[in-house]
Amino acid sequence: MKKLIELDNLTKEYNGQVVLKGIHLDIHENEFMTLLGPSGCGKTTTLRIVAGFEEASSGEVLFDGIDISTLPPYKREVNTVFQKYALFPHMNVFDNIAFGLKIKKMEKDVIEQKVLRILSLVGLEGFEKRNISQLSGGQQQRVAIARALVNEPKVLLLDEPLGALDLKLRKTMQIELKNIQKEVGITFVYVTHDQEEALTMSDTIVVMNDGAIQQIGTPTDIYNEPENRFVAQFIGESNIVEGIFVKDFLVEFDGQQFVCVDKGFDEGQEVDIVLRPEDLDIVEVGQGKIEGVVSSIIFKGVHYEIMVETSERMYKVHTTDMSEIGKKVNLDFWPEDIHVMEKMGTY
Ligand SMILES: Nc1ncnc2c1ncn2[C@@H]1O[C@H](COP(=O)(O)OP(=O)(O)OP(=O)(O)O)[C@@H](O)[C@H]1O
Repeated sequence: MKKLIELDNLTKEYNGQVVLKGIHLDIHENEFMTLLGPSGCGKTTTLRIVAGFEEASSGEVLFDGIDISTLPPYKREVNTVFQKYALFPHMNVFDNIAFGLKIKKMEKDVIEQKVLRILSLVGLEGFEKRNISQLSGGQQQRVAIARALVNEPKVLLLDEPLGALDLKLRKTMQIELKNIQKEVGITFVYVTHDQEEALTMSDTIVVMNDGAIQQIGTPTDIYNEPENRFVAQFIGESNIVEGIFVKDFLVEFDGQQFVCVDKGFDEGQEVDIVLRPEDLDIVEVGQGKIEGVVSSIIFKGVHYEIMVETSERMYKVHTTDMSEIGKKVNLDFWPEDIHVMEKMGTY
């Protein structure tokens, strides 16, 4: 994919407080990229710098290789959709969407054609005469998206656009948004703190924390191969175990050595190891790798969450098989279920 936007060493300070600490990021044509991270990590600030609403303290924003850092928002080929819809309440759906096109003094019939096409794309055919107050939250957000898309930007920036919707509607809209993005074939840069949302929609996820990028990758990469403790904890549930990298394909934790598929760390290096709860199996004593005792069982609807205490620590296991509190068991896993990461500070 062709590179469309490049963020080169962006920093941002507010009154001496550093909120972006040198962001490097390539955003490609046609990509659905999500900035994911906890509240206050700098996602919105990054997006606002791309949009031109905010100026970076240092660093550059390149669009098609050209520095646009000082261009005002309206001269950039990007449009933004916010969580609060910011629609004109006194105008109907058609006029809200047509607003930008009328300012550009387009012909009436061209405007009509474009607005009707975009309304059908967001699933709102026949809604053009409705007042904004007669629409549900989800419909209002669709109008906001339509209003941004009708200008045919090369990039659509979306800042928690589904944040105000209830869970069920949010899930439906996630899939619809992804379909819209595929259909219009433009780049979406999406901000959320919801890891499930990011995993569902994105081609690429950028995990941020404390003003810095922690990892960039596909949803599968980020989930299966977190690069550090922060990413592993933020995405999904994890057992994070301190260990030693003995040598290529061999790690030590919980008082034993285990074969793994990781290589390239220093021999004897202290590392963090991730074991996902769904990758651990509870088996009979003598048939697995680590001895332990079942200490609690919680029914979670689709699976049981079982805590197993070993000599060194507690492991969380997700399984559909019931067990018994106090039962002596073994934990079992495959070499590829062990994910070795650089050791970092505790979050
Ligand atoms: N205009 C401003 N003046 C001063 N500080 C600001 C301003 N805008 C943002 N900040 C601070 O910058 C940091 C990053 O904020 P930002 O909104 O980018 O985070 P975020 O990851 O988008 O969080 P959220 O998910 O809560 O929106 C926060 O500590 C915030 O308080």
